[in-house]
Amino acid sequence: MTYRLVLLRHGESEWNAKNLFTGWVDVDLTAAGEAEARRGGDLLTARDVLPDVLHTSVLRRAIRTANITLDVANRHWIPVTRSWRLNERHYGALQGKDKKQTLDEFGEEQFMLWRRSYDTPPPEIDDQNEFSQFGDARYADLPPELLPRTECLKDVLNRFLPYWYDAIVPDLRRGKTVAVVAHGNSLRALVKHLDGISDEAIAGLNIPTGVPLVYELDESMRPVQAGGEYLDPDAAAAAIEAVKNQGR
Ligand SMILES: O=C(O)[C@@H](CO)OP(=O)(O)O
Repeated sequence: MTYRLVLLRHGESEWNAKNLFTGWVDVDLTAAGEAEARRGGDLLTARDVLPDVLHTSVLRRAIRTANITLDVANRHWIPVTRSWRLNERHYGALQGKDKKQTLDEFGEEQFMLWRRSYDTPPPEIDDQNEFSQFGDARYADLPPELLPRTECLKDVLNRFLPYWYDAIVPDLRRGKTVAVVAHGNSLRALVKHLDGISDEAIAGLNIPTGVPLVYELDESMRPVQAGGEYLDPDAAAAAIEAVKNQGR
């Protein structure tokens, strides 16, 4: 028996369009992002990959993408669960900063370490910073020591995995087609785990906005085909290039 998992990064956000580091800042989708979410729903319908359950972050851009995609696929009625563990990587003091200006100020090496390395987090954000999540009602029940002030990809993987094992895998084992609608870096963490990508190689992996990535998983919850399958490979390739070149 195999299991079906669908990963979807939210459509273009307002801060993707403005080239700003976003992380946990709760920005909305652009009109282009909404269109990507609709297209995601069309692709799921055309390929008959219809989710039975969906997991998403507690951030608006993922929630709205999930709602639009499910609506278009006529699956608006399925159970949805949200968790902060699926949130984008907390970008620390870089949240709200322009990617190009950051690249110019700190240089290519530091910029890429912060952006794509496995274990180098950006500097912590100050609680008084306008883009801090300190005091945000949606994290009120979270033990204070779990609320990040910055994260590297390793931190994201460590907080994502408990949810993977405790919430997503049980749904897969029940034979459900499971959709996970999340973010560039939280999905990089999951893909690293699934495909067993090394700490070094993960720096070169980018996830495109709005193109469903389907994994068939075996009994040990490992991909039958490494890397899964993008439902629109051409759109995925173009969008991956765009993500890679942000800041340039
Ligand atoms: O700003 C962010 O939160 C992320 C995703 O949009 O950006 P990056 O691709 O640079 O990690």
